[in-house]
Amino acid sequence: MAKKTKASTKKKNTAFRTIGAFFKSRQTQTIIGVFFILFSIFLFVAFVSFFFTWQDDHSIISQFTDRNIRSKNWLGKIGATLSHYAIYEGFGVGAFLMPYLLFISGLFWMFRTKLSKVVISWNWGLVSMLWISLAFGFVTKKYTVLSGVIGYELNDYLETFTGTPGLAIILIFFFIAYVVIRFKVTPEAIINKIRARKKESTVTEEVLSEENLSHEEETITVEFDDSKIEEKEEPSEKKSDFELSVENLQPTIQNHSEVDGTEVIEEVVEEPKPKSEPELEVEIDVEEVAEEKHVSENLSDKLVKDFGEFDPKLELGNYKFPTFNLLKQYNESISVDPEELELNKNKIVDTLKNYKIGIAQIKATVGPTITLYEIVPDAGIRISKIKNLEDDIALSLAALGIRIIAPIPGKGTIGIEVPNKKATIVSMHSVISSKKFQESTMELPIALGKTISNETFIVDLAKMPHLLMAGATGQGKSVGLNAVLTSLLYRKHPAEVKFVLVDPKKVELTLFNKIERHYLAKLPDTEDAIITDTTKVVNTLNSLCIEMDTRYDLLKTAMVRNIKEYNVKFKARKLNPENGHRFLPYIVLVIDEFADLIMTAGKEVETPIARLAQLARAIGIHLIVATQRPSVNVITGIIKANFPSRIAFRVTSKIDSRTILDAPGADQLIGRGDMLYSGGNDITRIQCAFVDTPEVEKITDFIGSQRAYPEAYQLPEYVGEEGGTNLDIDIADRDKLFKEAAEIIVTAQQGSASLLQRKLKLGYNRAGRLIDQLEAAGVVGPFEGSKARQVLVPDFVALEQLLENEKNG
Ligand SMILES: Nc1ncnc2c1ncn2[C@@H]1O[C@H](COP(=O)(O)OP(=O)(O)OP(=O)(O)O)[C@@H](O)[C@H]1O
Repeated sequence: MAKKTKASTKKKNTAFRTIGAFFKSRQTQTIIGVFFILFSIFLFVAFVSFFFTWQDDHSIISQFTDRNIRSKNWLGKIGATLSHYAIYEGFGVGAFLMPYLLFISGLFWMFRTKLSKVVISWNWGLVSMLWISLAFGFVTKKYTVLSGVIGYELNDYLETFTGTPGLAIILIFFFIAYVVIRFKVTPEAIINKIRARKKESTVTEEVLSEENLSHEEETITVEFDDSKIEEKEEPSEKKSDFELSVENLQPTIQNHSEVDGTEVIEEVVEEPKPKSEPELEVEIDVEEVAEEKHVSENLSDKLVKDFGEFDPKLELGNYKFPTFNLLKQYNESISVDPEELELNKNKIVDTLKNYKIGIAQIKATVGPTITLYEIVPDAGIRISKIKNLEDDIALSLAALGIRIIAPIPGKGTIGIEVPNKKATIVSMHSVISSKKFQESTMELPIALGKTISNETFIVDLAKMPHLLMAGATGQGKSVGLNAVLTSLLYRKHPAEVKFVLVDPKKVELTLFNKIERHYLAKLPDTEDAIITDTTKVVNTLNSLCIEMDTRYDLLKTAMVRNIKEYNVKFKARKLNPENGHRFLPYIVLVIDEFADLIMTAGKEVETPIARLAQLARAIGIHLIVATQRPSVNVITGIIKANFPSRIAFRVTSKIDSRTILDAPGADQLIGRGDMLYSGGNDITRIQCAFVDTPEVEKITDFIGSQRAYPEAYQLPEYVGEEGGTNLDIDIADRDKLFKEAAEIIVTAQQGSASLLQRKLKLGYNRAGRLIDQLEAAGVVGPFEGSKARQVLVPDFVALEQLLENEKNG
């Protein structure tokens, strides 16, 4: 036995020795060196070429083996693929360090340079690659190819924790740390260098004045010696690897940093030696390539040139927006009654006088329903005093709806809002036809009504990003909701926005049924687009969460931050529909009577709503939630925190007002569309635009009578816990495409309905049914929320066997 082991160790040793000898042979080393050097050149050329050709080659990466498809990269498909993974999926411009590192490794093998030098270069190289990628990601979000996926994602990740300035600081810190460690730049070193320079210049001056050239040489030597001494004087107790590297690396850097961006930075910090000039030029070359030249030649541009930009509205190209004459016009000229004004002014002055508050000046602004009296009190009167007298002043003025604003933000005056005896209706017609609304460039403009100074008040739902509406019954909430929906109908094409309407009262929103196939979104296989049933609400909300996750994935693969950028990219044909990309319409979820829902479904509704409210902003899902009962168990903290924009119609108590707005005031409104809008900080009093049911009916009729999409916008399927699909589907009832579908799923090893939709060109419903049948047959696993289903059959053979067994069984 012992002999045997000895023999085997001997064998092993000789094997190792042979391998060792093989690598020690200068011939082998030279060959390896040459390979590395040539490969580095190959990579460098491929990388440079990549910046010209990447957009053209982007789609062929997945078709590597298909010989019919050719790559534009100068170094063919391998060049394109390597560059794609190193630059696009990797480090962006930072990837240029790779050929550099391979190059110096090649030199190491060829000329037996010091190993420690190469190892240190690799260390620094990898760190620099990460830094460059991160820095490019930070500087430009637009040209993501400069930062690569790593830089982009890292930026995104870090920015959530540190914010943009924080990340800038981190980047600067690492840059300085790099310079300090690598070049030993300390404050003392800099001061010494400056001193040395000064000395040099003074000596040179002297020398020049004496016109003695030989002296000049001396001074240079003196300076050189100085710097040498400085280096010696540096604390030399700990000599780290990094410090060593400076000396070791110098020759390498000078010879080969042509391919390297970071080394250029070194040169700037180091004493500028004329020898290092060419390195700077090379870096500039790389940047130019990345930014400009190739852009005009890429595939998307070609597509746009040939077919024009993608037009989401094309399918309903003849769609006509509703006309203004569908809306009723009222007499809206505000009649200022001078007597009323004078009377109110006198009352205000007298009342305040009773409380010993003198007035220096008073000014009135007459709005549609209220008049604002702006008061400048006498010097020395405290504003809080007037604020405290609010109720007394209201009583003295004997009118409802007195609201005191002390002080008016940004003005320093005190405002007293008094309702007009004769209110003027603010018609939807007037706000919709206003220039301000028609010419607004907002993504989702909403004309809410008019302010006290009779200006049309427009807000952008996309910026809000969600809206909470509350008010006691009969104060104008439903009219408000209709005003919001009408605004969007007048400005947004059916391709651009979809509504999900939840109406437990079953009356308010039914009119919108007529525009189901134009503007509404619904769950697959449901009859009514307007949801009135609580369980369906839960399913719809969860389905919206799935849609949100899908949209986030799409945004991620498109490397954009929000729906706006995504759609711009999609329209410019930069996103391939074959990869699941599609034009994303905004989705506006409107929930009337939120209190009802919370009472019946509680957490089941609150959780997905909170999730949507927290995350849906970037991907274009916006929530409008209305409630009659603004109590804290309906408008919970978590809901409130995610709805910064709120509208309060008249409520019955100060507490309710506080629940909605975090401020009193809504209890002092006069009703009939009188409302307070809080966009986060300041509160604005607005008279809501009035649109009544016949008008909404006319608009929906107008839209409904036009050509529509074949069906309402389909939301992703969500199967609730109690729902579940019918799993014992009869073999005889199977879809004709069942086998084909099974093969596709097994080949792709991905159990998703959208894959079937794409490959077999099916509608969502049929693809969904096929997936159900595949689940029943045991080809795919059960539904797992937003993830694709697991494929349970590993290959074709297993699939054949499974289907054969089924037939026999
Ligand atoms: N902006 C407005 N301008 C003029 N009148 C209005 C306005 N808004 C509402 N009103 C009047 O108030 C009435 C009630 O409004 P609305 O139906 O919107 O109340 P609501 O808050 O929805 O009530 P509920 O909660 O019971 O449905 C309307 O019929 C209308 O006469």
